[in-house]
Amino acid sequence: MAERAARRCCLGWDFSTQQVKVVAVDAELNVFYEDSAHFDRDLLEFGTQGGVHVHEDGLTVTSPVLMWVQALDIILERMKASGFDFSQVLALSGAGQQHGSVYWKAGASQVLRSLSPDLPLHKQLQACFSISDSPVWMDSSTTAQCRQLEAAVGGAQALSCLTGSRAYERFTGNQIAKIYQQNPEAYSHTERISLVSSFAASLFLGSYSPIDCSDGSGMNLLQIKDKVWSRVCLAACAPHLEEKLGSPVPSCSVVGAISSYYVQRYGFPPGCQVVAFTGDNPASLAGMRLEEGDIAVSLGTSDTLFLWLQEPMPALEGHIFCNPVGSQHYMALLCFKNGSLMREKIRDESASCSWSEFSEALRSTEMGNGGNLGFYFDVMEITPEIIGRHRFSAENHKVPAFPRDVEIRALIEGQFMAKRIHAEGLGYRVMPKTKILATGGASHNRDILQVLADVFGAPVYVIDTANSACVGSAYRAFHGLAAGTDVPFSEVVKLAPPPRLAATPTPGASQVYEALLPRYAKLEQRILSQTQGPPE
Ligand SMILES: O=C(CO)[C@@H](O)[C@H](O)CF
Repeated sequence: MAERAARRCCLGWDFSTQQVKVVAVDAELNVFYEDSAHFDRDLLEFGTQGGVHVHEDGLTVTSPVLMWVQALDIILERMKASGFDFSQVLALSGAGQQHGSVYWKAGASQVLRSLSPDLPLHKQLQACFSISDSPVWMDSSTTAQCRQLEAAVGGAQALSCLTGSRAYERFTGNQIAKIYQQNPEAYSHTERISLVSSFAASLFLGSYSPIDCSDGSGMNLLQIKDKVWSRVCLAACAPHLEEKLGSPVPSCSVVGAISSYYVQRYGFPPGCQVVAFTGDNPASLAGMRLEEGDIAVSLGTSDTLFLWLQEPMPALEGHIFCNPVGSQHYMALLCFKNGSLMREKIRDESASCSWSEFSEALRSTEMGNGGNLGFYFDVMEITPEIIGRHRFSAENHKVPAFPRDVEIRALIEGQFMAKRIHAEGLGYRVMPKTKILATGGASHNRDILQVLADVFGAPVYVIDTANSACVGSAYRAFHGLAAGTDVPFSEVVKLAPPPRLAATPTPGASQVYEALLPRYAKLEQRILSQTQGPPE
């Protein structure tokens, strides 16, 4: 076989819900290797579905921590068998599904420090976890703990101002509180609590990795402004928690050199740097190379917004995290549950199940839709909490139906006006340099993207985000190599393939939507007040 040319690179890992994935990225930021171990397919003995176990109560959702460990073994062995040249790896970083937690048993740090290169990880870590089934982000069994935490800090808005989010069942502080309350013995035998991201980093370090500020913002425990644990929140969740968590670190931190286990077993260079792992969404923001003023719109089953914020305005909706690549800035996530399923329903009802007819309707109706506005929530919406379909004429009168073409434009304009209004509610502002990065299924429809560009008054680019968390982690590993030199992340990733321009605002769009947006916001409040009383 021809000798492979030596190719200096960084690795990016993603310990996600359904698999562990890795990419190798060279110095020109080309992805030249990728592999994954899929839990349901490659680790059948754990019996997961979608990488998780949904418990009988229908609320508790966990994943076996040793499954994650064994998945890493599988990938490393496959890379070794493929002849991957580990000696060229300059640094590595990674991501983990957010909010999940790992409970290291007393004495585990000694095992981590003295791993034998003759054995796979999972053979050596069998007895290292006080909780074998880690709670993950799909869990919704901690409502009582959420209310206790909010009460301890003075309410939902107070908690949001402090930690970036009101209490959410999946957030780690509430999960730790539940374990302390329901399994105090396991909690007392726990010497370290990691997030999935810092757990994965610990495997590479051969010691406990600190939690990074960005993923730490998803715990309802970190003061996002001071970037320190909130003592009030820690105390409200469980005793001696600060010593079990360790101190948080900036996301760009180099947390150490790779463990000798990997040097001896796989041939990594002893100087291979481990850069703090972070959450999958912060890593995706890095992979999409979001910059100040940008917004990423993932148009999928649910629509998710990734925002870059300078001055966050914490609210009762959405989540504000410390920014993973701009240490003085923030990022926000906003989720809209009525995404592509709603678009497909209206396509079927009003465009004869045809996307081309759907697009034709958008092309044949004017920006602003003659003042007609629609709210389409066939499932209970998250942002805001409204259900049902609500249509209004230009005179703000409720109407039972729209003509087909008007219905289609009302849906799309309404979805994007909602996104702009709620993004601005968290402190986002469209700037002259703003780029909108669109991804997900609906980003293949140019006519939908045209409405997105018109509503935001900004150009829309499309990007492939298939491996965004992995690629973002590899980018962050390169950035970690520049640690201490003040080289900005944007400089490190400037060689990456640029996103493709898909739509620019139609002339006159800003006048149309700056008139329509306040009307939409007022009508949304009217629906909310009619359905659930005045907001908190
Ligand atoms: O809960 C979430 C974010 O708050 C999810 O996006 C998880 O990070 C998915 F792993």
